[in-house]
Amino acid sequence: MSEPSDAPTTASPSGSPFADLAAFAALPRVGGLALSADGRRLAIAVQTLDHEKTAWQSALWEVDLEGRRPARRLTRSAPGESSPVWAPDGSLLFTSARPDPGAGEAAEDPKPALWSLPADGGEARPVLTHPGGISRVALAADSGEVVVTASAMPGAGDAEADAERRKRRKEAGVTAILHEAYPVRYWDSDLGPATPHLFWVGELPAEPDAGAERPPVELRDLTPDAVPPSGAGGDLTLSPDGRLLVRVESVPDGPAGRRDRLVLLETATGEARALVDDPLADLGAPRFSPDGSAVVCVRESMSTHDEPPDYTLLHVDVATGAARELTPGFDRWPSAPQFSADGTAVYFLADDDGRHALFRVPADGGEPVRMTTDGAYSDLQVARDGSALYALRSAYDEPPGPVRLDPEATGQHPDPLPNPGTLAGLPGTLQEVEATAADGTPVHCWLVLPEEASAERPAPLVLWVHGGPLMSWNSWSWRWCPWVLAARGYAVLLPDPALSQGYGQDFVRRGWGAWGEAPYTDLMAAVDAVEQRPEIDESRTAAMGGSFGGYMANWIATQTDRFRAIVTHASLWDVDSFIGTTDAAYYWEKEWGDPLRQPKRYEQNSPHRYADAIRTPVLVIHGDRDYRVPIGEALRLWYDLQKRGVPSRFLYFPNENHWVLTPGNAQVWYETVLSFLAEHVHGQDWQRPELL
Ligand SMILES: CSCC[C@H](NC=O)C(=O)N[C@@H](C)C(=O)N[C@@H](CO)C(=O)O
Repeated sequence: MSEPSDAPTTASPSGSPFADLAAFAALPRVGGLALSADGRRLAIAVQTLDHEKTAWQSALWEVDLEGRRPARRLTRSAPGESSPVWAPDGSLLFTSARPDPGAGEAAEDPKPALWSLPADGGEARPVLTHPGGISRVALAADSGEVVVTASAMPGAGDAEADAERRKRRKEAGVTAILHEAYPVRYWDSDLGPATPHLFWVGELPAEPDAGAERPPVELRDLTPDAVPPSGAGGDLTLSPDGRLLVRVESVPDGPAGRRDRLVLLETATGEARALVDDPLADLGAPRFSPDGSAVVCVRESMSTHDEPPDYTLLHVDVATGAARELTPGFDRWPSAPQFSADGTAVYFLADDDGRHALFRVPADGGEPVRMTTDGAYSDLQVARDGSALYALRSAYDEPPGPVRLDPEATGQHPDPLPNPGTLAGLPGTLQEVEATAADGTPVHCWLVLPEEASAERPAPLVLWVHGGPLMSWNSWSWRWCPWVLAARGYAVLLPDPALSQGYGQDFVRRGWGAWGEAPYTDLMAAVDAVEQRPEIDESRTAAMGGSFGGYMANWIATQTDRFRAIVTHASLWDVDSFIGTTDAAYYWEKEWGDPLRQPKRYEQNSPHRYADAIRTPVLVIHGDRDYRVPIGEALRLWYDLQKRGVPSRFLYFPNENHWVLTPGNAQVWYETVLSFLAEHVHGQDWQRPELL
């Protein structure tokens, strides 16, 4: 497949872009996917560096479904474009904080508005704005009617009152938020004082004649009672005729807990009733059937001290609310369900044996069948005539790109479509490895080997532990990219230890409430197995991880001196203080227990209790805007390491969250990690990154 003429370059002159951090940051990153109602047009979101190379910008591109033409860029603006949705008339709706050319002076703090790009090309036009910005667009498949999500101030009845409240707070210099319910933050956002509401837009007005005034678009609040902390910010689906809407609503579950239920809402009246409300489960990811009579959704059972959560799909009759399990006995965790074009089957995704595969199950019951062999799928789009499926596919050795799939076949290797993010090559190879845990359980791993690794030139090894912990290494990651390490000669081991997804419920149970036990010993079994290989240098190894992976990096530091260096990003150190300060304490406390009444798991598994055992040099990395694993974890870890004289460094990001989202900071992240590894794994002099 050829590159588009205005595609960003994917190769650095010196060779692999993975060997040059600036070239790596410049690689285009393909994100969301949207298929038009007639199944003839496909839009993708592509992130590239802005002109100053200080931010990644998202733009929309069109992919030729015949694969004859390279992908074509559709939008271009400094603030970027997101959330593409095709309207029935062929125009492309999207959100963007780009300035309105007809609005005179640019706003001081521009908020995303809803824009429309005409079907036959030409200039995009703004369709509607809200003082809180438009964060999401949903479209009824048959009627083309539209619902948007926008954040509204409490008690503000309309957009004018909303704007006035925001203005008064700004003028008075007030940024405070008064909370009356748990939680108060989510990832890197404050919950409140404005909270998401759903607004009915209905049919979008046609493009006005040249010179004519654009008619104002009326917004009708479908959720006037939405209040902090969650408002109406959950996932939603509109019936094809636009008459009904099903949304995920977060409701209190005990004094400081929450759970999600499904609410059915008549769009004409705003009248709402619970559709599925299960005190023992969270419900999510609802999607209407093509005839609007049913909804498919995910049911996640509430975990307990003894049992991890389990997931299944529900088929829900919209008229009666009667729900039936679609995947009973399926020992994987289904996600992102969608009906087939004729409504007789449901497609879904699930982690499975180191892949994130596409499955199909009959809507009236039956065995799920796996449709794809390799890779990780997301953003599934079902052509309404049933002729094809489209999705983004990635793998550990391939960044995401659009593909076409057969709606029926199993064992598929899908057809790749033109992709502006195609790579010229990788600096090494990917292998699949199976280690054996002490109890005989297989432990699946991916192993990245640098080009030059051989028995004559064995490569140093970095163990990289995934986050979650209920996750799996199975898809491309820009944030945790092992190829950057491979380009410097490191082999990278990516194991799925106990608690990982895709190996069945018992595999999760092995590590439940005992993070320092089977998950740790599984990782060590994986390292033991790989160190036996002649192309690996067992004397030069390091361990790293982020989030839960950072917990595990800290735990490893307290349990063994076998590694020469530890890199711990956004890590949990004192699990009691983590749970008390994270954005959703109730989620973690179900497993760990109340620290005052059930202290055992904390005593046995919190790394900070074993700080005295640490001998290995540690690089601590954390962002101050991380509300998932708050900065207190890194501050205490750093103090505990310094106090004990453990050789350590602290890479602190005052403006980053749980991830590192700006190109400059992402580059110094890799630069510092590589420098730390070079110092301790290779014994080189410490090279302080120039900009730090
Ligand atoms: C409150 S829901 C917890 C979601 C998730 N855990 C799932 O297993 C989680 O956020 N865990 C973090 C501590 C973590 O490890 N995050 C991972 C995955 O999101 C990361 O790589 O950031």
